[in-house]
Amino acid sequence: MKISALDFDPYDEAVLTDPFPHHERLREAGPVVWLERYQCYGLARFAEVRDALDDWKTFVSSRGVGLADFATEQPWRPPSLLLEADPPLHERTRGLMNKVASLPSLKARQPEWRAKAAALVGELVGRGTVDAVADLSEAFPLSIFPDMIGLRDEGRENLIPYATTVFNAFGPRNALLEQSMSQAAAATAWVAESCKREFLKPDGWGREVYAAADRGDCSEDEAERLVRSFLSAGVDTTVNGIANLVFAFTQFPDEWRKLKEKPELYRKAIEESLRWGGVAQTFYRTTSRDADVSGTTIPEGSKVLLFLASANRDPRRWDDPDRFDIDRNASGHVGFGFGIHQCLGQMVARYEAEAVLTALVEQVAEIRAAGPATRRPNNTLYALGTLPVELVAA
Ligand SMILES: O=C(O)c1ccc(-c2ccccn2)cc1
Repeated sequence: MKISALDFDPYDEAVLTDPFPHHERLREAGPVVWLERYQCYGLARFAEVRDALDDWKTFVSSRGVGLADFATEQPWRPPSLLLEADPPLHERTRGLMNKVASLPSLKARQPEWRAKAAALVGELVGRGTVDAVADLSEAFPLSIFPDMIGLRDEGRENLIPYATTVFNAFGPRNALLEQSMSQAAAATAWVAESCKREFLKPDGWGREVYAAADRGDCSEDEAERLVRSFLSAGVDTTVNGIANLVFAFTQFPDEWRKLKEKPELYRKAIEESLRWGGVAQTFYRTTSRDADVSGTTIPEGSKVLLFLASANRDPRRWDDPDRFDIDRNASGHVGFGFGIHQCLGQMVARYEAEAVLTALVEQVAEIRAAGPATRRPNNTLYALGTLPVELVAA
């Protein structure tokens, strides 16, 4: 089948700031499109995105999940042993990380997370206009996640600048990436050092990874890089997940009223925000062989851009997809990816969002937008910069 060649630039700053209006044209252009500007293929419909994520043999991760092809270009940092690894290596590393980031370990921390979220919301309620990004969406994850990892205290302000670079680095070497690379050079060095055994506090997920090394499940160097995965993926994502959840309720006040009437819908509300919000906009795979996608052959060695956030709003899969509807059954969305690489930290993300949302439902009568939200353009993340709101006391 002849495929459409588009001059569409997914990394144009205007697109990164407001991507959703551009997805319709991508989906309508066909199941596979050719993006001239980056010489790569694009999949923007739900079925093709989900199938590509599921077919890890054909659509591999070891050649990088960004635009850079590790078969021909040096990665900017040693590749992730999770995100940028294929089986069999991935089975070993994911297996040991699953044991560390376990449900029982998370469940044990929920009383503390709920108490901290309640206290934090309590400080913000009735205080007039607050910034739901800095004062809530950044403050809460940073109050519990670094401690769970056992990260050293000094220098934690490096975490978000580092992650900003990680997510920019999946895109092209544009101004965004160059800026964040230069600004985050110190942050990158701080993160690298913080992952070493001696810099981690005795109890926490970081040292548990080294315990796996002591058992022979991985080497000391692999342990260091696996701990780095927690710091790369575990902060900026949840920060924006929570921010987009609050943002959704400011855009759809009726959904907030629905949640106040039926608080038991909080888990469905979170899942729907993960479908609608689009925190992780895009990811690449590389074809390990010629691939047939809905009648188009994508040759071996091609970069394929998967538009996850577009798939989550594809009318072929979702009714009234642009509507944030907390009654919707959003299960099956690809907000956490799909298949063997599906997000290792998805339960961390869900529990953090639950702690914040239950505190808001408990203490807040109304989430009132108090001015326009601003965006923080990033090559991969759909990130909020500021979100002025008033949390009216219940
Ligand atoms: O292993 C790493 O370094 C790493 C793992 C996962 C991510 C990621 C990407 C998109 C959304 C959420 N997580 C980033 C980095």
